[in-house]
Amino acid sequence: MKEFDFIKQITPSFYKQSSVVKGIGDDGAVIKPPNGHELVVVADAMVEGVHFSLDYMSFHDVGHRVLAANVSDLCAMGSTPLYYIVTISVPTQYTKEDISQLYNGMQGLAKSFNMDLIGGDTTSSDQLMISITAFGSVLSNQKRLRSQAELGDLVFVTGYLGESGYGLHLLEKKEPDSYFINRHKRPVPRYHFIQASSRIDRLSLNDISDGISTELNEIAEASSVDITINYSQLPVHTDMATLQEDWLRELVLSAGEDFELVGTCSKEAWVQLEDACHQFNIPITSIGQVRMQAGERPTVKLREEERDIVLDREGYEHS
Ligand SMILES: Nc1ncnc2c1ncn2[C@@H]1O[C@H](COP(=O)(O)OP(=O)(O)O)[C@@H](O)[C@H]1O
Ligand SMILES: Cc1ncc(C[n+]2csc(CCOP(=O)(O)OP(=O)(O)O)c2C)c(N)n1
Ligand SMILES: [Mg+2]
Ligand SMILES: [Mg+2]
Ligand SMILES: [Mg+2]
Repeated sequence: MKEFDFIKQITPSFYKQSSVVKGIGDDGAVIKPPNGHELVVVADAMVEGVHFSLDYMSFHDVGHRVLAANVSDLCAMGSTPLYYIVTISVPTQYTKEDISQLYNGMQGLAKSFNMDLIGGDTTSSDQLMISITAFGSVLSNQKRLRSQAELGDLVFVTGYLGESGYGLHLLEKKEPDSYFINRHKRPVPRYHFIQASSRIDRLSLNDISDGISTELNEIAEASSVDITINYSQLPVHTDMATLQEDWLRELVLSAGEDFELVGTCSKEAWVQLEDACHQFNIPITSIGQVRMQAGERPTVKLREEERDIVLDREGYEHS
């Protein structure tokens, strides 16, 4: 792959965001953050063999998925996506056409969110790695932090849990394409949740990359509260409800990569949030409550048949 030709090929002919002063083509990009907004910056990388396998994913799928993971983090901060920077490390066996497909995957998703590619870096490597840094803007009083959960809040989650993990299992078994496989290959970040929730004063929010057990523990820790969720309230797609019980439990609590949003809000705000999400066609379910912190460290509990068990971070961890 000739680096220079390739950069020319991916350079946009114009930028959708008027705040891009200088995009691709100099030593750095120059951006002028939208007036009255704060800039949110996120980074997420994906590595072949760790986050995806090219045995069953196309380059287009991989591009879509890595940008989706970054946009999901922007949404989890309450911000509107603006721009992204891509760093790729490419093994020599991959062609210019392969990498063009990867960029097509990113650009397809970027188009639906009006995001601009404003720079990046390219290196050779033994393993395909794509690292994205993405930027979003948020009004200062609309940031959605993990530390904003309060005593008495309801806990909510968007969409259905465990679908991506189930899709990965079907892919590994070489099953034909299906709804669940598509949920794994082409996750769609909850972009409209940001608009749907814009009138709510305070939300704590996290996106589900590692699994809801991990994400809820992060909210509990950041907010110094205990959280209890009810297993029977966790939203599960009807076609997964028949899976073997222990496996389903694992998929729902810890498989991760659903890129749904989990968070908390006051009971008064919940009525408004539920209504707004329905108007935007976003499935949302109340799954538990925020309680006073009782022990030495913030704890998440799972209530099942009137019994509470401590729910540790069971989600994915890089060793
Ligand atoms: N290698 C790193 N260097 C600096 N900060 C990091 C690194 N890895 C993660 N972080 C920071 O740690 C925090 C949690 O990261 P992570 O668990 O990956 O969040 P998420 O699950 O939302 O992607 C974020 O603020 C992130 O920017
Ligand atoms: C080939 C392959 N093996 C395993 C997985 C499962 N997996 C890999 S990383 C991960 C968790 C999310 O990745 P991480 O880098 O922790 O994302 P972040 O929390 O930083 O957004 C999961 C469930 C996968 N998607 N593909
Ligand atoms: Mg991360
Ligand atoms: Mg996240
Ligand atoms: Mg992680």
